[in-house]
Amino acid sequence: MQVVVPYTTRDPKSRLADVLSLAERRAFARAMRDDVLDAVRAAGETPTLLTADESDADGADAPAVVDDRPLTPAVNAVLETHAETESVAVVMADLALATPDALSRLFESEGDVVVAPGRGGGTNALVVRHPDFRVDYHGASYRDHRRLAAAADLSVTDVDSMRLSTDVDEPSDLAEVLLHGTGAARDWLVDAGFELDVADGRVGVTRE
Ligand SMILES: Nc1nc2c(ncn2[C@@H]2O[C@H](COP(=O)(O)OP(=O)(O)OP(=O)(O)O)[C@@H](O)[C@H]2O)c(=O)[nH]1
Ligand SMILES: C[C@H](OP(=O)(O)O)C(=O)O
Repeated sequence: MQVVVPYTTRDPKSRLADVLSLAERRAFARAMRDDVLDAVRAAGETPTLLTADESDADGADAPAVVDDRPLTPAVNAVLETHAETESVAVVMADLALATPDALSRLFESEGDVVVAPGRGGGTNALVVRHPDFRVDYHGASYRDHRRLAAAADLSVTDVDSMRLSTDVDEPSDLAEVLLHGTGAARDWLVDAGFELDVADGRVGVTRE
């Protein structure tokens, strides 16, 4: 199986700009990238980064394919090259809670297309086992991917996983990383002074 992890350092995690500077967002995104690469390896697969720039792979323990086009055409180029001959998994680099068990369940689920939906309508991880399938990310891509698969008469399997459904986009997602994370991304947040805030009875984060 070809496991591709899309990752860019171009204004990463822009929805965290209110709580992290650009340099901090880059460092945090890199920590999540490394957690995801570790989890893929621990699930028994060899990840390849799909980056917009060669330097995006700096410090990563994985080979990189560089494609400076936007996410959708870059992933579709990978599908064009590989999906004819092998399964292709696409696992986003912002899945800070991904575990080897959750990824193994994704990789082992049957179906022409296997989708791990993200909260908010996205597609956090995907396995493609048919050469005709192409992605269309952003917006309600979970719904779009199901429609595209149905239009091509392909079977679709959902993977119901708290860990794979949690992509880290918004400040409230940082609480999930503090609560459930075990890797470099959680360590980065703790070192940066973030802690859980339950002062008003709801769970959020605060920074010292
Ligand atoms: N190679 C590549 N990866 C991308 C691109 N855009 C996003 N990604 C990666 O795709 C995954 C999902 O990205 P998003 O959450 O949609 O975007 P983001 O830039 O991380 O965050 P936002 O700015 O908040 O949308 C992350 O791992 C990104 O690093 C791109 O144009 N090229
Ligand atoms: C890549 C994109 O991520 P989101 O913008 O939903 O975080 C998607 O899942 O379609």
